[in-house]
Amino acid sequence: MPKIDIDYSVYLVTGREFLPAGKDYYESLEESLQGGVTVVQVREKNADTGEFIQVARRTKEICDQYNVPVLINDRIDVHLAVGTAGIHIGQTDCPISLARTLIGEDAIIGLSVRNTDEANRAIESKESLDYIGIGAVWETGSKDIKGRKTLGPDGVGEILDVIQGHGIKSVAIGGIHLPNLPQLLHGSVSPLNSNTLDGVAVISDIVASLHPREAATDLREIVDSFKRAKRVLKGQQSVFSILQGRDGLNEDQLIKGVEGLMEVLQQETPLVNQLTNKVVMNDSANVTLAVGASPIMSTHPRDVHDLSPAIGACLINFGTVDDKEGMKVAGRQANVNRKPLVFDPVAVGATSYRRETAAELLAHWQPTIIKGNAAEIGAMAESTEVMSRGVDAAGSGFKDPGSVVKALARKRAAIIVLTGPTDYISDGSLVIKVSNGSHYLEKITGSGCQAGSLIACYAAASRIKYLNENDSFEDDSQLVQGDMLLASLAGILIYTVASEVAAERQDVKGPGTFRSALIDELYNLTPEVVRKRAKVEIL
Ligand SMILES: Cc1ncc(COP(=O)(O)OP(=O)(O)O)c(N)n1
Ligand SMILES: Cc1nc(C(=O)O)sc1CCOP(=O)(O)O
Repeated sequence: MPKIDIDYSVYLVTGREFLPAGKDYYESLEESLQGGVTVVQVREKNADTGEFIQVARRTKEICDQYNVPVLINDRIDVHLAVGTAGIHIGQTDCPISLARTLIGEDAIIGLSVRNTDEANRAIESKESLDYIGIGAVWETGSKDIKGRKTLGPDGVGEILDVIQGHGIKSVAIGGIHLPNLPQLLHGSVSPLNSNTLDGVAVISDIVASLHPREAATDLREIVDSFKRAKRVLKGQQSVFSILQGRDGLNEDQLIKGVEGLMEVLQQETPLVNQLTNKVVMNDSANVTLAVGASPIMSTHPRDVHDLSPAIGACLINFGTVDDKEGMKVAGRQANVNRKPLVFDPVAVGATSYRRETAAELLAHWQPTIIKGNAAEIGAMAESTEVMSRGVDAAGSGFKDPGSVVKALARKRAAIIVLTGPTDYISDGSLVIKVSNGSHYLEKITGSGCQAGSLIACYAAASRIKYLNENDSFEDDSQLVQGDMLLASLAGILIYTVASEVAAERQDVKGPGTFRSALIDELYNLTPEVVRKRAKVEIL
């Protein structure tokens, strides 16, 4: 059989032991093929050779009717006996060069890769290798991966950078299900080369389902639309960026965009759920109300789950790290319901507990926007340049803040907002600098947290604006709709301009009076004042 060009989009790995009670394996297989599975690997861990060959043969007969290629897990002898398209082997199975000699030039060979070292070794044998299976992305009940660190979407992205340009295809595997698929596809765009997955491999999401046709259709729709967006955007900007028509974008257009979002927020008053810290909760709710949105400060896992369809955006600020379970559910549901998710990892570098909590949360969901001061962004970027001291940024920050936010935006597939005396915002291709703000912001507690709340408000406004203008059309290729770079700029600019106006008031005598004046000036702020005072530069 000549070597075929495999579509790896939805890669089914079989597992008869995971079928729901009463469901026949061949019936489930056929339904999944009807739903849109593009390649099948027969994986039989308990069958003897005769049974394996029998199952593989019948699987191939069914897959042939749908023109879907079949691969065999581990067993070269079964592949040769049945005449399948190729094999998938693990790190401790037959060496790739020997496998190639045994099965010939035209058969497909896939290899499991668990880290960048294995990926580097894989590219040395690229002449013999067609694709890699990268995993485990998340915990899985379908295979014992004890002792192995799960990769998360960003770990997958690091491996995709290693194989970029070597002609090796890629699928991710392990714990992949419909709700975390958009997070995986968007969050694994490789930071250096914007390489993306060719597909996703699943066992339980399809095999354990009573409705494998629907399960496969749902997965396929999301992978297909992600690939469509990749084709459209490739070469123009980062695949996860949402701002369209960047050519010739200037500062004036950005300010116009901010003015537009102010109007939408006032008209639509979206609900913004904020899981934030005890210190700032009251002020965060007040600034939210002042700009025209409607705050909810719900944290219970059940409540945030049920609220998610109704909210415009969600903020997760882990300043006092109280509600981890609620944060996990709220973030995951924001991804499921495609709502903007703003992450404020307060003092993330200060303790190992905070670093671990951030990693745990980021394994659960994909943030749309990450906001932090120099110490927090430094910790997220694993930079040694800025050391963390509690919640305060150490020193003045980075030598080249623009490059830091741009690189982190690409690594995390999120908009990055770095706050400080000067603010920097990037989506991984564009960097915006904002030089507004009063010195009083450093004298009140939680000014950064309040800025995060406003970013969430304008993220909600931006999503609503997109849906209004596109007649409620949700583009599946994007985790959230709307211009999230502009939303981040709006939150920062409006907060810092209002702080300047408040600081200049005659009745402001110090931080206490400033705090109240700031809420008033946010409430009274007009687009004209924002335009007049804005100090915004595209770098
Ligand atoms: C697509 C894909 N990726 C990874 C694996 C895991 O293969 P392996 O490491 O050989 O482990 P077993 O599947 O043999 O338990 C896979 N099967 N498919
Ligand atoms: C077969 C397999 N290999 C993995 C790896 O990490 O190499 S994870 C895995 C199981 C995938 O099953 P599910 O989609 O049900 O999580």
